[in-house]
Amino acid sequence: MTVIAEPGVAAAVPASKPSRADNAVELRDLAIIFGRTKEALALADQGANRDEIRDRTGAILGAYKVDLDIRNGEICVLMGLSGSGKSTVLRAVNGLNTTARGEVMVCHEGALVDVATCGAKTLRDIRLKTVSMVFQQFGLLPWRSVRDNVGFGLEIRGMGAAERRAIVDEKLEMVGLSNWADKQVQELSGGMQQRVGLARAFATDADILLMDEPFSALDPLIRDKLQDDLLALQEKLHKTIIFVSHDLSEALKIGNRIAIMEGGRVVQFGAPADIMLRPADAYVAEFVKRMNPLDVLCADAVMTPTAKLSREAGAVMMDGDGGAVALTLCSEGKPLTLMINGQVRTIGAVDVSGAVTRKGDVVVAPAELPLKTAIDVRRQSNYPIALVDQLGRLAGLCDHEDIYRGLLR
Ligand SMILES: Nc1ncnc2c1ncn2[C@@H]1O[C@H](COP(=O)(O)OP(=O)(O)OP(=O)(O)O)[C@@H](O)[C@H]1O
Repeated sequence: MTVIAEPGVAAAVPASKPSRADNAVELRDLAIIFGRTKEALALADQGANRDEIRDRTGAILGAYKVDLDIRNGEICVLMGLSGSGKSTVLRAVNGLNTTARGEVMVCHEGALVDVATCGAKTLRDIRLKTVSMVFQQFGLLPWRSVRDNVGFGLEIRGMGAAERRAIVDEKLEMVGLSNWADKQVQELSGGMQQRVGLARAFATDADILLMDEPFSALDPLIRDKLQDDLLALQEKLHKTIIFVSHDLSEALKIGNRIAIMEGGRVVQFGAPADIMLRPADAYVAEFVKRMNPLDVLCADAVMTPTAKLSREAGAVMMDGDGGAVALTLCSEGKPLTLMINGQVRTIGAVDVSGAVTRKGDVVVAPAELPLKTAIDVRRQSNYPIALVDQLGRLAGLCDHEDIYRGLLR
């Protein structure tokens, strides 16, 4: 991937670090200040916090030293208390906030472009084609039909009616609103309107969707359902989504990775299991302690990895209620044969939902088995679960103790 600057615009701000080809957005040392930028930045560099900067300069530190790589096709949630800087960072991605320092690199037509310096024409093009902002509660136009709302972004781009209709109807079907296409938006319930908003967001060609608390102010059941709808759409469409939320349970449910923000800074950026098991500081731990690890963790987050397992003559050894077990692996590391008390036995398997796909003594399961399911699978077996990665190689073992340790963190 190359970095381009618009002709005539100082090729001033090249990417400061080599870019990874699979990043959709790269924020580098990003600072956004509302007010007297220079003085505020100097104070921040000297270690002053947001309150001190505000007291001494009147300026607000919106974001400071934010470094984030957001991969193509992932949902990255910006999470934190009110005022922590989530929307400020989000709005920087489509150039709505002026940056005081740093880079906001967005992958646009195959190249990384710094929206902070790229020039008005490129920025317009990025907003039109690459980055689409979804505002709180989606900002639907109540006097338009459902179909016309979903097609709104495409219409602005000048797409013809027939082509638009085909895309819109497909998206309406995905969110279960085909029968409502000709109704006016205001005739729909709040939850249905949100689904119209989701369909509209996914109907645009934009690879990158910015969502600022789209499900806030909804009752918990509808919110839960919409999160499921979002995940189902994402499964099919693989957009890059940056999603703002102040709710950690929402972040843990929908985020592939979560950036936790405090006072304009990112205090932790990691996968849900990282955040749950290894909170970076007391602020993150305070959020995490209210969460149920069973809703978040998968078996691989608690397992004993293969490298740490005891071996005899190359076979992985495990203890179980039924006797000594030796599991041999093939040269690629996949489970091959199972011996219990010197006898060859059958290797069983379950799928990610815990359903038995092959009966046997030791159960092989996908490493991403939800912890809740893992508890059930382990309970019904005499032996630890053998977890395998997506290539079928042994990733580790998950026994009662691993589960307890994970739950107690
Ligand atoms: N345009 C602006 N002018 C001045 N201050 C601003 C502006 N936008 C944001 N701020 C300030 O920057 C800080 C971060 O605001 P931001 O909206 O990013 O927080 P947030 O984490 O998204 O909060 P919330 O969850 O309440 O929306 C706040 O102190 C806010 O008052």
